Amino acid sequence: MRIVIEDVTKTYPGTNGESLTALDQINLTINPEEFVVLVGPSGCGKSTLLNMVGGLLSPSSGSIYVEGLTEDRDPAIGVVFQEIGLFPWRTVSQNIAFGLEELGLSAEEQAKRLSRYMTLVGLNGFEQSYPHQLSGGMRQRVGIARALAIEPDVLLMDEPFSALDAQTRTLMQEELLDIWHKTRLSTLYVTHNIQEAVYLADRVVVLSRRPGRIIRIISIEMPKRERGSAAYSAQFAEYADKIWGLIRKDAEDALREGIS
Ligand SMILES: Nc1ncnc2c1ncn2[C@@H]1O[C@H](COP(=O)(O)OP(=O)(O)OP(=O)(O)O)[C@@H](O)[C@H]1O
Repeated sequence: MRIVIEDVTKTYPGTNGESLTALDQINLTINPEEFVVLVGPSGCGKSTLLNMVGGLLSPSSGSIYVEGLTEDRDPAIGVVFQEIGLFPWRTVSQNIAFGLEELGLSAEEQAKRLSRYMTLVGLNGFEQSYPHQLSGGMRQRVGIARALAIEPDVLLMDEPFSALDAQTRTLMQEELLDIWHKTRLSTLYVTHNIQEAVYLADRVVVLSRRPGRIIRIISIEMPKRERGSAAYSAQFAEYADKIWGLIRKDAEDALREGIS
């Protein structure tokens, strides 16, 4: 499955009648099994782009379409947000089952998927717990299991780990890579964290300040499983510096323009 974003521009109505261009002429293809990470300054339109791919918003112009779906149906999209949006009154398994009920799956298939994805995210034994009984990292795992259980064609993740402490975040990044190796889902991932982008991505898309445009797309040519190892630390730092350099230059240009 390939997601094609073609000449997409998004404008929102501004406060005093004029319109605000959030994204300008975005062209990007997310290839099958590819993990694409969007980085860029606050307000550059990362969430807007993700929400358009997820069908929650429509582009003002341009188009977003999917190639390679074999059946005649809309693509199934799994979404994980920072605010996971679990139902506090439902147990973990009931939260995960929610999407499965919506799909109209049989009780037997629901039970199978629940078991498969609880195992995948390492939450076996917590089926009957309520969200408030779990740590932040565990709640995020429930969110990931819920998104995966619908067996989506595409996974969209909007800063899923930004509310976690640094150690949990590192562990969750490792787990996410592991899950990605098992599912090979085409993924679009938004983060502010450059280290996280370099650790997870096949390609990092660097967006400019608003109106968001693509400044550069950087392929991360390091074996995914070894990116955390000492052998790759210099190369890792080089990629991170390069991305930071692009974002920084854009911010400095903005400051200069503001002064002149
Ligand atoms: N519903 C809306 N109505 C009007 N303007 C909006 C709306 N949603 C977003 N915007 C504006 O569009 C721009 C892009 O917002 P968006 O949330 O996509 O950026 P972002 O890069 O995800 O930001 P952050 O990194 O801070 O989460 C911002 O200037 C924001 O104020």
